[in-house]
Amino acid sequence: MPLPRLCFLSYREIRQRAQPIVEAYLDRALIEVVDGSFEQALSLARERLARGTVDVFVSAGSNASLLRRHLQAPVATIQLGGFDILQALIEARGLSQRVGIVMYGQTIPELESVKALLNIEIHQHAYQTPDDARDCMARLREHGVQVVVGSSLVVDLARQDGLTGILAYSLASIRQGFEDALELARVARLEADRYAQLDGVLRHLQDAVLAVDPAGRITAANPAMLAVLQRPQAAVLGQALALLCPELSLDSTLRSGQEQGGDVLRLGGRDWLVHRTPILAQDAVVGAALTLYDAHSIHEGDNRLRMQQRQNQRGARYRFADLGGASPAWLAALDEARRFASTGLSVLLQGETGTGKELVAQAMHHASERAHRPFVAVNCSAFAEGLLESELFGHEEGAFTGARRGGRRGLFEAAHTGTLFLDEIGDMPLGLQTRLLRVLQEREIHRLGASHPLPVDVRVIAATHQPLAQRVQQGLFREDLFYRLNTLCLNLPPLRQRPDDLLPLAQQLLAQRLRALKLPAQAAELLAGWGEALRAHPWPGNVRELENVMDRLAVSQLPPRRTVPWPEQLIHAAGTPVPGAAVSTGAAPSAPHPDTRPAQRAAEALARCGQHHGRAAEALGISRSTLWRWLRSA
Ligand SMILES: Nc1ncnc2c1ncn2[C@@H]1O[C@H](COP(=O)(O)OP(=O)(O)OP(=O)(O)O)[C@@H](O)[C@H]1O
Repeated sequence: MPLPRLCFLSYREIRQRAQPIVEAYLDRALIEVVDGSFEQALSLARERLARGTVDVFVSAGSNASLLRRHLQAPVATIQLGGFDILQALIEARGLSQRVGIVMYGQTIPELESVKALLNIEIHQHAYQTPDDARDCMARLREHGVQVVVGSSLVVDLARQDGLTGILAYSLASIRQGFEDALELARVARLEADRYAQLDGVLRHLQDAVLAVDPAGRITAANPAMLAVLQRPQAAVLGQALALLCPELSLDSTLRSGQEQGGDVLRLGGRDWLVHRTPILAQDAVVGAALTLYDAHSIHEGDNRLRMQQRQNQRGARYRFADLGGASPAWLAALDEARRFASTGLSVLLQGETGTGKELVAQAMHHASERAHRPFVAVNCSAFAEGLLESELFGHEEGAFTGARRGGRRGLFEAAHTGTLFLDEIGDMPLGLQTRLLRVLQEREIHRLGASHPLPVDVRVIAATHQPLAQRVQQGLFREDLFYRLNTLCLNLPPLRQRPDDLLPLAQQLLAQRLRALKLPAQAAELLAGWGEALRAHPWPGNVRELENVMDRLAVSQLPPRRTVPWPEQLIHAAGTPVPGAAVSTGAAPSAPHPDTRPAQRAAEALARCGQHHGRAAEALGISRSTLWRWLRSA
């Protein structure tokens, strides 16, 4: 720790007396001894402060009081003690019965009683300026005083006038002055450290912060705030904030003593969230602080938070590179998807169940500018109409019975700046289609029960297994929404139109499963001889159905007893022709769908799986949404 830096600013006499004390303190402080009094002392002190070479001044009498009045720096005063005067008077009595005392500021009434005690005549005077002191000297001489007790200046003047001057300050008082100075330096350093810490925090804060005194004048502003105000610190400190930037005025906060936040303000081409808060000390308003939060950063943070919170949910995991298949039909579809991805426009994906619509939507999201933004998927067929509405658009508190306390953000808000995947859009109720169309056109949503719209920036990728054009003709889908979504339309081919992909895809999926189950078996070996059987099956459940078959094959390799099932055995066990799976992709399914009782099959599967929709759908080799559809087809 560096030694404290003291500046002993004094007049000649006291400096000489203090010499041994200064020497005694040299190992505890760096001491500069400077001669000067009154105006000259002040300017010497100011000069040192400007250079930053002093922590504490040590001074006595007039110098000390002048420095205290005019400097923003700690000053330790060498105090004149009662004993000091007594000692000086005793010394003076040895020289004369008539003694003068000349002190800075005011006379000491208590000395009247000392007069009698010491049996001497005391003439007391006080001075404010050097001229005053000279006048005092003249008056003393008129009264025949030969010995004068007083400050350094007084002793000097007395000697100049041929009188005897005795310095009133004792060594003990001077030593105490230096002790006080060291303590002041210690406290000042603590405060400076604290201030430096606070200053460092404010300096590096992205938010713009300033404080004002009770009169509304700026007392502090961090660099971010100076950038907002477009002024250097010197042009800001001490200025009335209300005049400098009326929009930021803290006058009402100073008046009311109330905290106030949430206003949005545009300043310097940026949006800021404004927070005003009173600064209270012992329940009184001693100032106010203003914080401007950068709206853009808040927005970014909000997005990151939302994305983090969604990590465990259905996010976008797949990229184009993860999608298996190399058949011409599949590659052509992927080429188209890649092209569409970069446009940022709405896309409609059509394809039978399990053809990979959601995977392609995820891959498009990853290949778009929104890759690092949220990807939110919702299955429109999995909700009752009212629920889907609140799911999509959110609701305010009290919007309906059972509405969540504090309201709830809808999926459009959750997907803000990212992509919203609307699966099974063909099943969206007409009323909701109207709302969706409005959102797509106006780019803002209304939470249920909300009075104000909220702007949203969401790219919509919709998917359907149903021929939407046909549903438009049947009056089940809004024509205008159809055209809005259909700007870019992509048909994903069913698996039976990609026979060349069957074996490679099966290998890819089986290898994944074997890895997941930590089984050493080789996918290619297990699938040797499967080609014909794979091609013979119509795969109404498409890749999802193939996945199920591969799951079963992988499970058959688990200990304790590995089996080698026939392909037909597994395909038959898993693959159930899916009613209503075909979409108007121009291709007719290569096999008829023998099952005409989907609702019953779904109900049976649910009963077998303890009403667990996910497991029932898996057992049937269909997606959950198809399961819902089957249930509703009763
Ligand atoms: N090209 C592919 N490569 C690897 N896996 C695929 C591929 N296509 C689909 N899948 C797998 O098939 C399953 C179904 O895919 P996805 O959910 O994307 O289909 P979908 O067309 O959206 O189905 P649905 O209409 O029934 O919701 C997923 O589990 C996925 O992992």
